[in-house]
Amino acid sequence: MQASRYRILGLVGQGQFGKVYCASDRRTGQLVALKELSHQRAPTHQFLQELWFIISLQHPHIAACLGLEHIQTGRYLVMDYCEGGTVRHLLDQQDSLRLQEALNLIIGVLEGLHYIHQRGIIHCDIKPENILLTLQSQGWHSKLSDFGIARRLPLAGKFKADSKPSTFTGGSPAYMAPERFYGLYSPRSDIYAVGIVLFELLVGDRPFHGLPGELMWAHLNQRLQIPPEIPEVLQTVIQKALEKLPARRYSTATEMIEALKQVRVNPQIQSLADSIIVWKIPDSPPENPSPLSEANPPSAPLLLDHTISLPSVQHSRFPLSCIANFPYLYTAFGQSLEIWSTPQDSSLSVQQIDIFSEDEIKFSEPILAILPMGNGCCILTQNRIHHFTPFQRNPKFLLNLSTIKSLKNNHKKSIIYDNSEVKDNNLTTLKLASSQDLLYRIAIEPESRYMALAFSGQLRFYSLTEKFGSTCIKPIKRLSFSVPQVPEILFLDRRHLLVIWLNFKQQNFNMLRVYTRRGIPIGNLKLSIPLKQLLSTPQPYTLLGIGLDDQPQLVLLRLKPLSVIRIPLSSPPTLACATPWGYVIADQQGKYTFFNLEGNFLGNYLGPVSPQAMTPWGETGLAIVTHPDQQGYLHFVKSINFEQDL
Ligand SMILES: Nc1ncnc2c1ncn2[C@@H]1O[C@H](COP(=O)(O)OP(=O)(O)OP(=O)(O)O)[C@@H](O)[C@H]1O
Repeated sequence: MQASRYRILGLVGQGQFGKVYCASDRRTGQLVALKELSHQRAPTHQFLQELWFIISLQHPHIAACLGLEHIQTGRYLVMDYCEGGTVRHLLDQQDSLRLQEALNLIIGVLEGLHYIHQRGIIHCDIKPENILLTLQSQGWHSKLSDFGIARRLPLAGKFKADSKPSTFTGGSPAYMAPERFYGLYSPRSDIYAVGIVLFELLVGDRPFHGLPGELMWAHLNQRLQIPPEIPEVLQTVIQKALEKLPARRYSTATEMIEALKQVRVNPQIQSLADSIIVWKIPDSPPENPSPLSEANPPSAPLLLDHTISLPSVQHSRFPLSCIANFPYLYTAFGQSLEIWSTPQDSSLSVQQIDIFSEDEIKFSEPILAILPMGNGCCILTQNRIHHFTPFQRNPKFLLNLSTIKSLKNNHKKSIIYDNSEVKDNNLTTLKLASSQDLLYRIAIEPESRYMALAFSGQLRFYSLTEKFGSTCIKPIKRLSFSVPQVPEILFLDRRHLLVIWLNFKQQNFNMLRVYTRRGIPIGNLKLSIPLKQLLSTPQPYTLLGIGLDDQPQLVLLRLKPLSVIRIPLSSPPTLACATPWGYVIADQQGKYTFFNLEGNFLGNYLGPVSPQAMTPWGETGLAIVTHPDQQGYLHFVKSINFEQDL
C-alpha cells in the first residue's frame, strides 16, 4: 500500500468514527483534516453515506471533502481544515464573540443549509459541535460538517417548501425540533436547531435541559423563555425559529437569513454590533455578579512589589525596552543598556524582590532591540549585533550590519527610534507599531547555537559557536525574496524558524513560512487574520497575535496542530506580553488585563501608567517599564493571585 500523501501534524479531536488529525500535503503544504474512519466504529454503509453526501456538496459554508486516503494505517476522509475548532469551543470560552459576528456566523450556517435544502438534503444534526470555524479577516466563518445522519427527502427533483416530511429518528435531543421525536423531519427541523444554536450564542446556555426524555417533553411542551436582555428584534427571530409547530417557523433558511439581515440593520443592533456578548446565565441568583468581561473597568489595583526609578532615562526620544533572563533583567534606553540582578531565590521566598543595578553599558549607537541569548542577551544597535553575558562584562561584537551590501541603500530610511519629532505620549503606541519600521529582525535559537537575520528581501542563517569564551558567528545560508517587506522572525524550537510577513503584499493575509535552522523550507501557511504583531510565547509552538486597531483582538495561534483562539477586546492594547502562566495586555492609562493560557479572561487591574515594556519575571511575576513624564521606572509585580484579588 502506498505511503500517505500527507504529513500528520497533530491530533485535533476525536469523534465517534475515530480520530481527527491536522495534516499537511507533502507536495503543496496545504493544511487538511484527516478524519479517521475506523472499520469497527463506522460500518461501511454509514461511512459511504457520509462520503456520498459531502463529496457531492460544494459550498463556502460546508466543510468540503477533498478526497479519501486509504493507507496502511487506515481509511481517512480528507477535509478542509478548520483551525477555529467548532462553535462548541466558542461557547466554552467566555466573552468570545461580538454581536455582529454571532449574527454573521448564524447567517453563514443558514446559507449552508439553504444550499443543501435546495438539493433535498436535511442535515438532521445541526449543533455547535458540527459547525466548524475558520478565521477570516471579517471574523469567524462557519462551515457545516458531519453529514453522518443527514437524510435525503424522498422526493424526485428539487425540494419544495410545502413538501411532506419523512420519518426518521436520531440526532442530538438538545437540538431536536419537536416533530423529530416522532420521526418526522423537514428543512424546518434544521431551522429549529439553528434557533437553539442562536439562543445559545446570545444567552450562553440552551433553552431546554435534562435527560433525553425530559428534553423531548421540553421541546414539545415547555414555553420558550428568552432573557429580557436580548434585544426585542432578536427575540422575535428566535421565537419564530423555535415555534413548536413546523408550519409556524421560517419556511426556508433564506427566509430566516432575510429576517437576520433586517435585524443587522436595526439601529439598536447596529449600536451593539461591536459589543462583546456578555452572557447572563438564566436563574443565577441576583447576588452573583454578571460574568466578567474584559470591557469591565479594573476591579483592583495591581499589587506592585517594588518600583525603581531609572536614572539613565533623561530624555524621551527612545522607547524603553526590557527583557528578563532570570536572575538578570536588562533595560535598554537610547544608547544605554542597564543590567539588573536579583538573588536566585528572591522571587519565591522573600517578601520584597531585591534587585540591584549591576552595571550600565553605553553603546556608540542607539539600541533598537534586545533579546535573550544564552545566559545573557543579544543587542541590536543601528549597525551592529552584540552579545552580552553578565560574566564577561564587555559586550562582544558579533556582526557588522553595515557591511551587508544590500542594506546600504535602506539606511537612508530613518529608523523610527531616531525620529526626534516623536512625542512623549505617542511612545507606547509607537512601541507596537515600531517593529514595522525596523530594518532588521534577529532571532536566536533557544540554545543560542543558531541565529537568523532578516531584512528587506533577505533572510540569512548563521551558526554560533563558543570558542575561548567568545561567540563565533558563521554564515550558513542566504535566501532572497522578491517581497521587500521585512518579515518578523522567531524560533519555534531548537530546529525551526518561523518567518512571518504580516499583511503580505498588502493582500489582507499573513504569510507564515517555516524553515529549518539551516534554511531549508518546510511549509507555508496563509492566515487571513488582520494582525499588527505576532509575538512568541513560552508555550511550545504558540504565538500571540495582536489585532489591528480597528478590530481590537488577541489571537492565540497554536501551530502544531494549527488552532486559533480569538479574544475580542474592547480597545486596542498598546503593549502585550506572554508569560509562562498567561497573557497580559496593557494600555496607556495603566489598565492591565490578564488572560490564562487558554485565553480565558482573568481580571482587570489598575497599574502604572505609560507602560513601555513588560516581561515575565521569575515564576509568577512581571516586570513593567514605564515612562510617564520625563522619568523612567521599573516596577515589579511579584505574583498575581486572581482568586484572592478579584
Ligand atoms: N475539518 C476539520 N478541521 C478541523 N478540526 C476538525 C475537523 N473536523 C473535525 N474536527 C475536530 O475534531 C473533532 C471531532 O470531529 P468529528 O466530526 O469526528 O466528531 P464529532 O463532531 O464529535 O461528531 P460525531 O462523533 O458525531 O461524528 C471536532 O470536535 C473538531 O474539533
